[in-house]
Amino acid sequence: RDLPRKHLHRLPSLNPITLRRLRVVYCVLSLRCTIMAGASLHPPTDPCANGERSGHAAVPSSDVGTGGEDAGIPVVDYDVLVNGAADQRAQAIRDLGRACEDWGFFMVINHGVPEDLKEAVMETCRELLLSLPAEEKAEYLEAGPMDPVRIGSGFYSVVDGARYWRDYFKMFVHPELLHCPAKPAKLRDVATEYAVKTRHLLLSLATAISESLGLDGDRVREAMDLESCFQILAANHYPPYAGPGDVGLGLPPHSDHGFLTLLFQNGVDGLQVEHDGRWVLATPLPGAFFVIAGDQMEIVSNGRYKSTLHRAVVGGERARMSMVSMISPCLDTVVEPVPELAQDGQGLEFRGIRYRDYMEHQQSNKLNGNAALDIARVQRDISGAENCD
Ligand SMILES: O=C(O)CCC(=O)C(=O)O
Ligand SMILES: [Fe+2]
Repeated sequence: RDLPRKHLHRLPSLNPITLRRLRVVYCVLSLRCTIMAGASLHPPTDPCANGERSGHAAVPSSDVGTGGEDAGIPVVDYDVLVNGAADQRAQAIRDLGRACEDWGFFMVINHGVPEDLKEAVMETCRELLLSLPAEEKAEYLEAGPMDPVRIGSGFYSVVDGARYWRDYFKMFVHPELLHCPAKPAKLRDVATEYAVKTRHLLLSLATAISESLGLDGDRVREAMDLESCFQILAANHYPPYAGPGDVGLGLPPHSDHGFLTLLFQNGVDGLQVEHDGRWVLATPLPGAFFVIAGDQMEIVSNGRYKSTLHRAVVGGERARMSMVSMISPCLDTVVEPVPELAQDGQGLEFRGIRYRDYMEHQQSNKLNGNAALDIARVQRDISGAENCD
């Protein structure tokens, strides 16, 4: 347990299989240690966390954010968007465009994804994170961002010198659910059904977003080849908070690398989005999903719709869970702005970039706001001429 993981990577003259076995043993031992301490993966009294809690990131009291139910977060009625009369629909598309332009974040209601399916997928992921034996999870703890299944925990990994109050499980679910943990046994079916329904919802939103940009409904989907899109499901679990200060960081400020993220939570607030330079706590309407614009939205819309900075804060005695379904272009698609969206005389704000390269770049540069987008941004000098460096 005392051997930092980075040193395992550096052990000389071990073949990769031995190295992987060593890592698995290390993970099993670490997990056993925490699980023996209580029912939760990281109970506040976890003896293994002694001395580590000080490394957890706290939120300064000047920055805890405001918001809640009256924060003015835009609401999109999906039923009107797809079934409304022509004039209602046109209004809903205009409202959606304003939501994307002003916030890059909105709630969607009347979305048609059954509540019991939402509950089932969240509960299954909770079981995976909290109740499965350590051995079942160990191989996924060492996975990297491009591996199809990954389990991680801010309690073991340090990002920029800070630990985040979060456990997570991520799984690639489309174009293929190639690899799915065998347990919980219902995971494959429930995740597949949830992935299909939420993908359908997100693709319809992509059509409406395309129209809100003044384009044909299909244009944005075609530009990113979204019919064969890449989709990830993720579950975040934030244990009851027992770190420094009243409020801690479960997840630092970041934008998502994909196109659109759909999110719901277990009734405990904690998601904050940046709006007009301040942090706004997002409180959902009953049954609503949150939708977050990702970096590919900013690229394909030529900067008209920005990706949205968000973070997760934790505090108090209730565990929080959030469930994420994100769609992105297929990994080999080169994403570039739709040329019709070039401003007169301004040209394109982004160059094309293969989504796989973008994702690897963003994931390897820690979560640093939305700085990763700079890799695709066209740099201009003061006269507005493109800088070819
Ligand atoms: O837990 C949340 O509300 C935020 C999760 C999130 O931003 C993410 O998984 O990318
Ligand atoms: Fe996110």
